[in-house]
Order: sequence, then structure tokens, then C-alpha cells
Amino acid sequence: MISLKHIYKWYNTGGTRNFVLKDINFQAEEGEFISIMGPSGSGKSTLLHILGMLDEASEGEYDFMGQSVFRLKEKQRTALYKEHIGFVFQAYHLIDELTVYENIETPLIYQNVKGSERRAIVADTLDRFGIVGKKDLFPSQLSGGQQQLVGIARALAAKPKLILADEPTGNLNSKQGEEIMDLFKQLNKEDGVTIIQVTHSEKNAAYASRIVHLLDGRVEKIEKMIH
Ligand SMILES: Nc1ncnc2c1ncn2[C@@H]1O[C@H](COP(=O)(O)OP(=O)(O)OP(=O)(O)O)[C@@H](O)[C@H]1O
Repeated sequence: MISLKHIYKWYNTGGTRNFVLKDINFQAEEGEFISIMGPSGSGKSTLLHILGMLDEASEGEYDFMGQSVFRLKEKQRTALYKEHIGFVFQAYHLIDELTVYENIETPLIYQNVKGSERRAIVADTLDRFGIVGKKDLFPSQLSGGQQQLVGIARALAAKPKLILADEPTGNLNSKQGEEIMDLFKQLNKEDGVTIIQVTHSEKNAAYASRIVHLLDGRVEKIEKMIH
């Protein structure tokens, strides 16, 4: 599903190249559950943004489901990630002007899902996340943790093939956090959804079958988990 070859990312500051990612080589099969760990500043979020096509590498190749991502036109690239990738990012905000219901519905509209089917999926998602009573509220009327839950619900409603998550349990209490990790596990096991998450939590990282450890922009080691 995913192949990264010799990925470099640098920023030019004051005439010098500051490397954030250095020679990242990495493959992921469909149906894998992968955690990315590493100290602050090691390049985890940058790598996740490149995987999500929200950022381009300075050098290297990225193939996603048989497509050479950096060779696509912007429009094709946007269509590709909107169809297949669900983002659970802190910065990927809910739309303030839309209700919880409408926020969850939005990616389904992008995917041209018909009205009746859309209503059924949104109702099912609201139910699954226990937020039926919040459906007509706006994001500003929710707690941080609830907003996070709605963001995850929105990402999952569109049934993406790949979920990219950056600290998915960051704003949640420990019970909510565990529920999200169990939901990821279930989606991965039962629906075959591929999951790549960045986390600082050893406990959450251990849900994965492989842990990629980054250090100073390089893959330090890849740890295989036995479950
Ligand atoms: N637009 C930018 N211009 C210059 N440097 C940047 C830019 N964006 C990121 N960086 C640098 O890239 C490095 C890696 O950042 P990144 O956010 O990927 O790290 P991270 O491992 O996710 O860290 P954290 O765990 O703290 O979120 C940092 O040193 C950061 O300062």
C-alpha cells in the first residue's frame, strides 16, 4: 500500500539546509497497524504529513496504492487522499460553522455518497461514538475531548482504507483514550483498515504490530510486536 524510498525533508534557513527527515525507507502493507515513536523534533509529524500528502518531501519517492504521489497533479493528489485517507490530527479542526452532524457528513459528501445512505452512516456513527445527543451542537459547544471524538468519528465515517493519527488520544481522558485505541484495534482486525499513528505513549504504541522509532530524522529501528 505504501512505499517510501530515500525520503529527505529539509528546510532552508539562512542559506543552510536543516534536515528534518534523512533517507527514510519504509514499506507498509494494507491491513498493518504501525506506530511511529521518537523524541520531540525527530520528524514524526513531518513524516505523517508526507504520508497524508499534506506535505511534500524535498527528495525521494512515495508510492501509495500504486500511484507515484509526488508525480501527481495537486488535484489528483487531493482526490486520492480524500478517497482513501482518514485524518485524526489535532490541527485538522472541525468546521466551526457546521454542527456535529454536518461535520461527520462532510467527507461523505466529498465521496459522493447518496443522501439516504449518508443519513444512515452518520446515524450509525453518532450511535457508535455515543454522541447522538450532541448532533445539533457546534464544535464550540463541546469540550476538547468531545471535539476530538467527533474528529475521529468524522474520519471513520468515510470508511477510509488508511487512518493517519497524530496523538489520537491526546485530548481524551484515559477511559476515552482506551476506547479509541480499542476501536482502532477493532477496525484494523475486523475491517482491515490500515492504521499509522504517532504517539508518545508506550501503551498506545503497543497496539501496533510494528513500531518505527525515529531519531534525528532517521529510522533508528523497527520493532516487531508479538501479540
Ligand atoms: N516549516 C518549518 N520550517 C522550519 N523547520 C520546521 C518546519 N516545520 C517543522 N520544522 C522542524 O522539523 C523538525 C521536526 O518536526 P516534527 O514536528 O516533525 O517533529 P515531531 O517528532 O513530530 O515532534 P513532536 O513530538 O514535538 O511533535 C523540528 O525541529 C521542527 O522545528
